[in-house]
Amino acid sequence: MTDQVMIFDTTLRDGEQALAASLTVNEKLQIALALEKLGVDIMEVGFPVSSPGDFESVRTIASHIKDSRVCALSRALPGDIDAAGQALNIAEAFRIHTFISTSDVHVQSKLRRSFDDVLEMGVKAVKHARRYTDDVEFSCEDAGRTPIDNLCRMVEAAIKAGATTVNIPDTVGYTLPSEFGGIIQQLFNRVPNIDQAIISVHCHDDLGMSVANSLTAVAFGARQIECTINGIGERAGNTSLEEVVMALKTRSELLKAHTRINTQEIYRTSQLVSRLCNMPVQSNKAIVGANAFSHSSGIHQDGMLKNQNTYEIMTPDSIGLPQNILNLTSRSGRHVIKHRMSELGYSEDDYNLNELYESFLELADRKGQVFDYDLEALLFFNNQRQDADFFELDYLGVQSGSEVVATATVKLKAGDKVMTEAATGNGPIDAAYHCLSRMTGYDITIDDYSIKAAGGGRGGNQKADIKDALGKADIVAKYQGRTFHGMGLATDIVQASAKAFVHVLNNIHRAETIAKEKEKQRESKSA
Ligand SMILES: CC(=O)SCCNC(=O)CCNC(=O)[C@H](O)C(C)(C)COP(=O)(O)OP(=O)(O)OC[C@H]1O[C@@H](n2cnc3c(N)ncnc32)[C@H](O)[C@@H]1OP(=O)(O)O
Ligand SMILES: CC(C)C(=O)C(=O)O
Repeated sequence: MTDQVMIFDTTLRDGEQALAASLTVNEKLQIALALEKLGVDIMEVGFPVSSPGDFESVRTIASHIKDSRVCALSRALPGDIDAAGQALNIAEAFRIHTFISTSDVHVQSKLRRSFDDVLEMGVKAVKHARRYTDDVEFSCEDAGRTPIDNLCRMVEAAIKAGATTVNIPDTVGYTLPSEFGGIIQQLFNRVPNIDQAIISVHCHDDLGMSVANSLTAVAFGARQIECTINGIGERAGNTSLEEVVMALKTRSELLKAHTRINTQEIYRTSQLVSRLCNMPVQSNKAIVGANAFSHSSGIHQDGMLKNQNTYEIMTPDSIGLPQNILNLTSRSGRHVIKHRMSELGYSEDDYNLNELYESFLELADRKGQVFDYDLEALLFFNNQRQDADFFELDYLGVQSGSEVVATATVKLKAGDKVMTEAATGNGPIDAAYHCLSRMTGYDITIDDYSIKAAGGGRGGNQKADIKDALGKADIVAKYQGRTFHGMGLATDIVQASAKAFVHVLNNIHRAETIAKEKEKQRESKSA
């Protein structure tokens, strides 16, 4: 048996079933192209009989994808299979996936048939699909709750009918790893023709077992895992692609299997799917969560600075993230502060570490996370004992609408001076940013911009009350190769965005003032 595990991605089929709003054909194509780059072996991209839109998107994707096999789903009904075959036949090589339930509760209550009828439908479906392609996958829906004798009969019959892959789904995420592994083991022991097909698994995460179940199945001989990016899918979701792939890569000595996934594409693909599907990735999500490679406590940060192996079992680079993150929080220690200050260009002569650390702790207790510009502000504050903002937004007026060019007028206090500027832009926020950049002469690139509702009765299942909601704008900006963060809060999102930009301007100004002071001190030392 080969030790390559095929990765069957179903983000665009099972994953899409969980979305509040369907993706457009173009959005699906963008995801399909990213999956191809990621190196998935097979991508399941829709259920063509379900709607003309789904048929069209399967056909569009099938016409663009060359390096992965494109697959579509169908019930065990001739009309469904014909729709899948007709949507896919534009591709050079494709797979038809047909399925029928085999568990007692599904057979009796949902399909309202006998198991023998279902078995016959499954066999006929596989034979019908073989008229379109040699690559036919058959799934025994709810296999996890199917009596093992029936499951063995169904698998044997499907292979005999021509299925080249037989999928064993834990449709409702009910089984535990030992139990699911046992099912796969029994199939290998009892189904005489099992070596004529690839055994696949498709696990759901209702009890949080989907990754463990999939990996256990591999240990017992399964050679295809069905999964989705970020684990999206019906109810609690599917097996997450990034987790199984990185587990197989990181623990290959134990799992003795590998995939052909280009893991450096994982992070990019995860971000794309999250953005297009409007499904944020939880920050503590394994592999792709914002915290997966960030370290917050002093002992860990100290260890990481000495040897990354102390707290990282895989490198951020292996999933396409440039570097790990050492978060500065009240749990951080002096080692990481010293390290960060040196990365910002300060030598130990420039500040008193104990004094800086004490004021850092005070700020971190109030604020949570401390950023580079905070450290510089602290240094400035410790040196100057005053921390007034240089720039202040005095007035902001905007005009925008579908029929007018967005225009902003801004009055900005800069120390003792008051400046006024007007500019146009792609929208009112863009126009305000043009004014502010022009007035200050800072050539800033915005790397990240987000606006979120803060307050206003949000949280739990409560509905946001629009009139009370505050807009919180966050921007991450680059100026002369350094990163600055700015935050603005206002009931008007354009105001909040402008305030965030002014916050960035103040942080840049502060950093420049400190740099000038350092230079002066150096000059007076050397004189
Ligand atoms: C576990 C999974 O994720 S399965 C995939 C789930 N995906 C989807 O459901 C895709 C979106 N679905 C749809 O667009 C629609 O449900 C359609 C087009 C598939 C069917 O729509 P309708 O014909 O109106 O039927 P509806 O969805 O209400 O009911 C499903 C019917 O299919 C039958 N059925 C369900 N699964 C199968 C199967 N694998 N093979 C054959 N028949 C099946 C049901 O018994 C029911 O038949 P009945 O009308 O005789 O009772
Ligand atoms: C169609 C099958 C594979 C499925 O999605 C499931 O059982 O969850």
